[in-house]
Amino acid sequence: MAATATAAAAHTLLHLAAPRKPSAGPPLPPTTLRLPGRRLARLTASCSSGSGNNSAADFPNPNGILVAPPSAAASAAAASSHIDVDVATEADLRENGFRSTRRTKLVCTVGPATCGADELEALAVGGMNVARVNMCHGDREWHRGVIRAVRRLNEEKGFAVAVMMDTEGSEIHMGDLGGAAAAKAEDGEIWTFSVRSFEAPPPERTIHVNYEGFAEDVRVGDELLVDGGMARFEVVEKLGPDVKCRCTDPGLLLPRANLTFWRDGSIVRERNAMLPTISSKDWLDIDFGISEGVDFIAVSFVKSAEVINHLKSYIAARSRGSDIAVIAKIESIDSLKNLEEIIRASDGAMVARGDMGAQIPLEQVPSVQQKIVKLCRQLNKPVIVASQLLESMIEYPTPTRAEVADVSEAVRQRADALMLSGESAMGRYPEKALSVLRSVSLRIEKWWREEKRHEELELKDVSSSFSDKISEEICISAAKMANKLEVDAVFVYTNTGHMASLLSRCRPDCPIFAFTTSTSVRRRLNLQWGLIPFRLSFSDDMESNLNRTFSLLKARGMIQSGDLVIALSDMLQSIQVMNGIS
Ligand SMILES: Nc1ncnc2c1ncn2[C@@H]1O[C@H](COP(=O)(O)OP(=O)(O)O)[C@@H](O)[C@H]1O
Ligand SMILES: C=C(OP(=O)(O)O)C(=O)O
Ligand SMILES: [K+]
Ligand SMILES: [Mg+2]
Repeated sequence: MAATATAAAAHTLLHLAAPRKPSAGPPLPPTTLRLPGRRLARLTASCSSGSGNNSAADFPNPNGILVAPPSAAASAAAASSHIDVDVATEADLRENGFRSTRRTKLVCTVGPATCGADELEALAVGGMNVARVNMCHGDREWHRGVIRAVRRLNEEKGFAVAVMMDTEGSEIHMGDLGGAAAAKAEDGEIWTFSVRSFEAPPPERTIHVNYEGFAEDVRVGDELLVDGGMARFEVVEKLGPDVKCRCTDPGLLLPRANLTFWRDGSIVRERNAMLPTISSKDWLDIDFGISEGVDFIAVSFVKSAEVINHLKSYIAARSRGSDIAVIAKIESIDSLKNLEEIIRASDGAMVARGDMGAQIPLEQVPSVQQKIVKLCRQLNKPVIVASQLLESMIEYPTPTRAEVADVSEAVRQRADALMLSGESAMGRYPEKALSVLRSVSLRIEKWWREEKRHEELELKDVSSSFSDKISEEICISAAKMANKLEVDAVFVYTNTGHMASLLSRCRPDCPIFAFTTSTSVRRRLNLQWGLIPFRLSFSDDMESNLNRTFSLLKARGMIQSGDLVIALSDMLQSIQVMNGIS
């Protein structure tokens, strides 16, 4: 691989149009901007080396993947007129400045408390990067309404919120309590858990269980845990489809709460272990998700890589050219056994601590979380830390100190994203909870930068081809340079988003501006640490891309003269350093 360094100066006249999207900044009249020369050091990794182990096919063909208009003149005129960045990011950049934008991404579960257009907009303004709908609850019409409302928000108000659909999965859970919000189980009470279905309302102290084999699998003396221990029962008698249980730890039973049963201190996995990860209802939900064009499908209770591979080929066959990313939820004992192969097969993972905490001892959850976060980083997959981050805020307007410490730890581990569940779905303070995640993320990220505590995580090779290896090394070098030179931002021009994610994996100190031509890639990048995704048409002429980008961003007040920027491109596999943009 040959590397050449050249210096060039840019003298370019650019026509600039006003921003297309509404923004908080002053309106911009169309203007003509002169860009005087700037120092430009270019380091181009040549792709045409004869190193023997690489063929032409290994390298991206700039002509094959060029998406910009054919002529440079046409591109300057047509493509310079718009760049899409979401209004929340734009405000963040203006408020916090280049180096202090939030790096940790935020996922909000949408539920009855947040499904209205105004509530969704408030979450988007508050920094929601991804809206999650949980197919355990609500019907498809409800979910369709939410997904479309998010899309409308993006189109009409200039946000880029991605949508994640989370499957129900086929673990054992209770029915929906015949419409009641909750039921209280008291110490010593006898409750019936039954596989029979009931008309609403069900008989008193009777709970429907969704899994047919439940009554056969449990034994007298087993312990039955609701939601991993929010309430606890002992099985006292079996009567055909009905299982009589005595409450030993009182607690609240919530609709569709998860059920596990334990024998001699271990979780029992009888025939329920044979249930398919993706149930027939899940497949219908997945078809629904594909037709609604969701960005992510999160698969509950993944047991093996096989199911992920199956789903990925299903999606590829159903939605030609679509790029729905598959997120593996790590929440069962089986998923922990096959962790690495599951994560390798997936496009990302979720540390689903809710159910995980019902399957392994609670004191093991923190170390498992750290292990998954690290592994995802090594394998270059985005990772979400989920469940109970701010649980008390379902009821109260401020978090507990312990919750803030938990959120801080996930940020410190440099997880890509944090997720709200009940806090945003049905809590009393969804926006406040989101703002706690936002301010804690910002504060911890800043602290880390101030302390210069770059973690010494040695990144292992992830590349599967020589070309990919070049991109990986470029990103590692760029991140190092960015930290040492204390640059203001790294720009990455990426078609598929892969180069942007390789850069995010290095967790540089500065924000990463990721430019992509595709709106769906842009939405997907919203889940990844430190990436500020923009949609922009660009060519393989980096000089013209940079000039256009600078003038568009400058005009919107998102960068300033004198900013130091490193630019990467996955078409040219190049690094450029712009010392003081003009
Ligand atoms: N679409 C919905 N409709 C009604 N309630 C919902 C919906 N989504 C979430 N919720 C409520 O928010 C709570 C937390 O959401 P989540 O963590 O996603 O589900 P779960 O508690 O089933 O794991 C749920 O228990 C449920 O009470
Ligand atoms: C995120 C989780 O999954 P769900 O909310 O669907 O149970 C979890 O169990 O932590
Ligand atoms: K789910
Ligand atoms: Mg779960």
